[in-house]
Amino acid sequence: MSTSSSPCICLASASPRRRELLAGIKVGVEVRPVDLDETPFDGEAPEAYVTRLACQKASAGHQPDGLPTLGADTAVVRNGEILGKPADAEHAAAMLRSLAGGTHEVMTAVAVCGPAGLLSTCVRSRVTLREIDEAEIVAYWRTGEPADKAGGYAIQGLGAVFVTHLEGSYSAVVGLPLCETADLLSRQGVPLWNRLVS
Ligand SMILES: Cc1cn([C@H]2C[C@H](O)[C@@H](COP(=O)(O)OP(=O)(O)OP(=O)(O)O)O2)c(=O)[nH]c1=O
Repeated sequence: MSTSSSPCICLASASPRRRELLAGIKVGVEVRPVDLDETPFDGEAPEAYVTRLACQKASAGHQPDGLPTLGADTAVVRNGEILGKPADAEHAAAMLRSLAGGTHEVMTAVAVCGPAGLLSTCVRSRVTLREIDEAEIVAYWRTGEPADKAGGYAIQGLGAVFVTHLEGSYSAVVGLPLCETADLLSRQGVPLWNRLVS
């Protein structure tokens, strides 16, 4: 599958958000998701965890002599604890309760495997949510939006009504830090501007 007639990278991700973010900066992709065990190692620090997964996704999706391959991973981190995607309604409710009325970090790592080897970076952002009542938690779950989102909310969707403050990269919270991604792609021989204006 590709989002343009001439894909310039391989995207090792099933995330529609990552595909849309890349389309927004005119990067055509060939989608090749990889399935990994995303369980953190015992005592693994959050930044090391998301960076390891992004690198594993990029490496696993990369084919010898193939297009540069991008992998990414996003985690919500509260008081040092990694919150992944909710397993069910109860889990989602517990996550949202723990995030409401406070500030947490969102860490997104991106890795690109290509001619320059495996390059990666991790972007940390801080998000503050207002208080959220129980009726809102139930109603929000019923929309279906939280189910496949780290931390159980989406800043780009209905979840935006809970967000009072963001410090960092909006695109990183959605799933891919675009400024840093463009830099990694350029270092892998996929420059942005001369492709667009030539
Ligand atoms: C916090 C937050 C997360 N998310 C999403 C981004 C990621 O898609 C998802 C975290 O899960 P990931 O495991 O990072 O990604 P994924 O499973 O969707 O896709 P893949 O592993 O194939 O690349 O949560 C939002 O869309 N909005 C938000 O505000």
